[in-house]
Amino acid sequence: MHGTTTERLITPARGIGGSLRLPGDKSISHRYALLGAFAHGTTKLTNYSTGADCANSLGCAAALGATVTRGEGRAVEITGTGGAFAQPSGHLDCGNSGSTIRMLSGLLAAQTGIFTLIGDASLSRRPMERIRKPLSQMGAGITLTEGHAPLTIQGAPLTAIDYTTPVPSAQVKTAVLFAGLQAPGTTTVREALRTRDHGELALRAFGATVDRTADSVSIAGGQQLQAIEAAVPGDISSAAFFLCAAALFPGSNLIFDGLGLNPTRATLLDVLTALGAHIGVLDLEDKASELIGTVQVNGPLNGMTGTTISGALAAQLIDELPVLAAIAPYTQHGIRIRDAKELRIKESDRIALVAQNLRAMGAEVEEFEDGLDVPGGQKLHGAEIDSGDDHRIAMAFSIAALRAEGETVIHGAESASVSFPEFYDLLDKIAER
Ligand SMILES: O=C(O)C1=C[C@@H](OP(=O)(O)O)[C@@H](O)[C@H](O)C1
Ligand SMILES: C=C(OP(=O)(O)O)C(=O)O
Repeated sequence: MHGTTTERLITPARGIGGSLRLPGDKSISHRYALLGAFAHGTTKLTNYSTGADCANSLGCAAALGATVTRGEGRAVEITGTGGAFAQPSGHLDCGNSGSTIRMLSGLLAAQTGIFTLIGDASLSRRPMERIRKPLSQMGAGITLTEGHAPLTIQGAPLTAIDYTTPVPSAQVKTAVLFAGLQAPGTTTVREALRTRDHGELALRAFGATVDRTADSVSIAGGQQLQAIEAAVPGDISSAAFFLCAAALFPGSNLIFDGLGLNPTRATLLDVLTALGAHIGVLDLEDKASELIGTVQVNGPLNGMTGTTISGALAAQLIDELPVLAAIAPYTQHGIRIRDAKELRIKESDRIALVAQNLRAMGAEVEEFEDGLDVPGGQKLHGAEIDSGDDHRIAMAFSIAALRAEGETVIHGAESASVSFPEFYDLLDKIAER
C-alpha cells in the first residue's frame, strides 16, 4: 500500500436513495478563485468547492496579495490585485492540485517577480513540460525540475501565440488563455478534442471578450477583469460517484439539486442513459454562462448493459473513468475504455490502480496502455483497496464495494477530501443497508 493513513470500511448496500445538494464544482472554483485574485474589486462566491485542492488555489491567491475571506458555509470573498500580483514571501504550495499549478502558471507568466511553485509527492511526479512549452514560447522564463515541480517562473512581457495543445487538456488551454490575457495581440488555443470550457466561460464572466470556433478559443491581451458575484454549481464529477451508485441498483431514486450541467462535463449522464439508467433533468438555468439544474436518476430495472468509451468521449469523461471502470463488472456486457492514457499521469496511474483493485475484488480485467477492458457479468467480493492516496480511486472503489459480497477496506480513504470531503458521510446517507 502507499503511504496510507486512514482506512474506511464499506459494507454492501441494498439500494440507493435520497436527495443531495453538492458543494461547488472543483474546476469552476479554481478558475473563479484565480481570476478573482487577478481581477479588480471583490469577488463574492457562494458554494465554493470544499475540497483541499481548491483551498490550495485560495492559499496561493492570498500569498500573491489577494485578500481572501472565508464566510459562513461555502462562501468566499476575494479582493483582487487588479492584475498585479505581489511577490510572495515563500513558495506557492499547490498541494495535490494539478489544476492550481498549471492554471496559476499562466497568470504568473507575465507578472513581475520570480515565483516558485511546489506540490506534494504526487503532484511532483506529474508532467509540467506541457505548460512550460507554450508559456516559454510566449516569453516567460520557466524552469522545471526534470520535467516536474518544483517549477520556477520568471514573469516577462509576453507575446501572443497560436498554440495547438498536443494532448487534450483544459488545464493547459486555460493556462495559455490566462497568459494570453496579458499578452499584446491575440492568443489562440486550438484543440483536436474539445475539453471542458470553464476557463473560457470564467474569463467571460469576469468581463473579458473570448472568441470561440468549434476547435479554437482566442483572447485579446490587455483586457481588464472585473470582480463577479456567483454561486458555484454543484460538482458533477463528485456527483458521478453517487450517480454510478444509483445505476447499480434497480429501482434506486436519487436527486441532485443545483448540479453543474455544463455540456462539456455532463457526458456521464448520456453514458449512464445508454447503459440503461433513467435520468431526468429539470429546472435548467444559466448562471454566469454555466448551466445548473436538478438531476434525477433511477437505476435500470434490468441492470446496466455495456459500452465502449473512446476518442472525444474519453477526454470529456476523464475524471469519471475510474468509477465507470469500477462498476463495469456489474454491467451485462462490460465497459471498454480507450484513448485515455492521460489517466496514467493523474494523481496516480489510474489505469494500473483500477486494474489492480478490480483484480483484488476478484474481477477479470485487461489493461492497455490507453485503457481497460472490463468484462461484464462478474461478481465481486470485498477486498483491501489500495487507493494510492488518489481521491478518485478511493471513491470509485467505495462505490464498487456497495454491490460486492462482503466488506471492503479502502486504504488512504481520506484522500477523498482532495475534491470531496463530504463523500463518506453522504454515502452513508444515501446507501440503504
Ligand atoms: O481544467 C480542469 O479543471 C481539469 C482538467 C482535467 O485535467 P487535464 O487538463 O490535465 O486533462 C481534469 O482531469 C482535472 O480534474 C480538472
Ligand atoms: C486530475 C484531477 O485533478 P488535478 O489535475 O487538478 O490534480 C482530478 O481531480 O481528478
